[in-house]
Amino acid sequence: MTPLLAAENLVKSFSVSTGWGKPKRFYAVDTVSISVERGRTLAVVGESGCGKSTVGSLLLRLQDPDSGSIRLDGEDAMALDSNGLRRFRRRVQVVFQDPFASLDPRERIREVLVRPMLLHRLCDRPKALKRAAALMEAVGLSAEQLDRFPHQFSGGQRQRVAIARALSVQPDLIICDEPVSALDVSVQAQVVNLLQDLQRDTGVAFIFISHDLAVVRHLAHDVAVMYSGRIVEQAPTRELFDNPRHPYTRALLAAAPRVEVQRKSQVLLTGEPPDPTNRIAGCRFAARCPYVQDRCTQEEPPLVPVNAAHLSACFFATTLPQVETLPDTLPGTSASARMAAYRRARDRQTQQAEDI
Ligand SMILES: Nc1ncnc2c1ncn2[C@@H]1O[C@H](COP(=O)(O)OP(=O)(O)OP(=O)(O)O)[C@@H](O)[C@H]1O
Repeated sequence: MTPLLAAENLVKSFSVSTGWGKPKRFYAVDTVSISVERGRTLAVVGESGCGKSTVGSLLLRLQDPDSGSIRLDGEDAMALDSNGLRRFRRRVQVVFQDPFASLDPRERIREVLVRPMLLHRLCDRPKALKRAAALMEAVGLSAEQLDRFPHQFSGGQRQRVAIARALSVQPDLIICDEPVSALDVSVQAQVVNLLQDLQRDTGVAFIFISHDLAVVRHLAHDVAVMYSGRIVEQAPTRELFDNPRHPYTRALLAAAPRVEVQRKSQVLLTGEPPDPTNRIAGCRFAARCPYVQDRCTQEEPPLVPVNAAHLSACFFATTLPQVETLPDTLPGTSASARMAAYRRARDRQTQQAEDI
């Protein structure tokens, strides 16, 4: 079956000034492939700065990738004329963390909801007004509130309006970039439940960008884990949380305060991700990985299936110990050998960074 939206090998780099000499290329997104089916929710998770929002803006066609492809229902979204791009923008909507930052504070919510319908020529103004009232009810607000201005809403209500605005043009996909991160936990739950209800009622798909694993676990059908511009693991949600097959995912889960995953031993994150202006050889997580072997610093592990729907970019994905009984080392590896490999990896990556 053709996925609703499919991106392949997306690369996005920025030029960054180093203060002296030539500017460097900073690879925010480095060879990312991602796809979502109709009516499904794919979460994209990872530490701050790993490239999640940049992937979102590429998928929205707000920025052009350096290379790679994006297809909506099989149609090349990189080769659209202006009409095609307008259709694409109707079908793929967005909800940001603070959508009202881009709104005119003097504009009533009625206009916020009606304008996209008129812009995309979905209906005439009387019908758009009726639909705006229905949308307010659908997101748990009331038609009377259409007269209000943005500042007259609470954070949770604003997010409901933003969701109504996105839905107004009957999209196939909404990219939600940290849509509940700024809200209180109880309000977060209400908005997340609303998204689930709307998906059930309308069949809309979501790409849900978040660093909150507890929310993701509740909402997403599938999860893609990003690290330093790459996807390092992808799996159906339950499978990912129960049986993570990349050391970085394990560290991320262990560090999540509200995710109840029992662990005998935890992989703790120390150190920093590699400098993205240096495309080092090998696995980007090697210098922080408790399971690192020499091979990890020599070759980049590809993202390959561990089983049917579970992908991991770790050479040792299938031999990593079960999470519940996580020993300190890989089978057959002594603690001292592991520490030595770890030090070699760290030194080699430091050397590579200095050489570039
Ligand atoms: N226009 C730009 N110019 C230069 N660097 C950029 C630009 N946009 C993003 N970046 C850099 O790319 C990297 C990835 O940014 P991005 O916002 O995609 O990360 P993120 O995972 O969404 O982080 P967060 O969760 O903090 O929003 C960051 O280091 C960021 O500083």
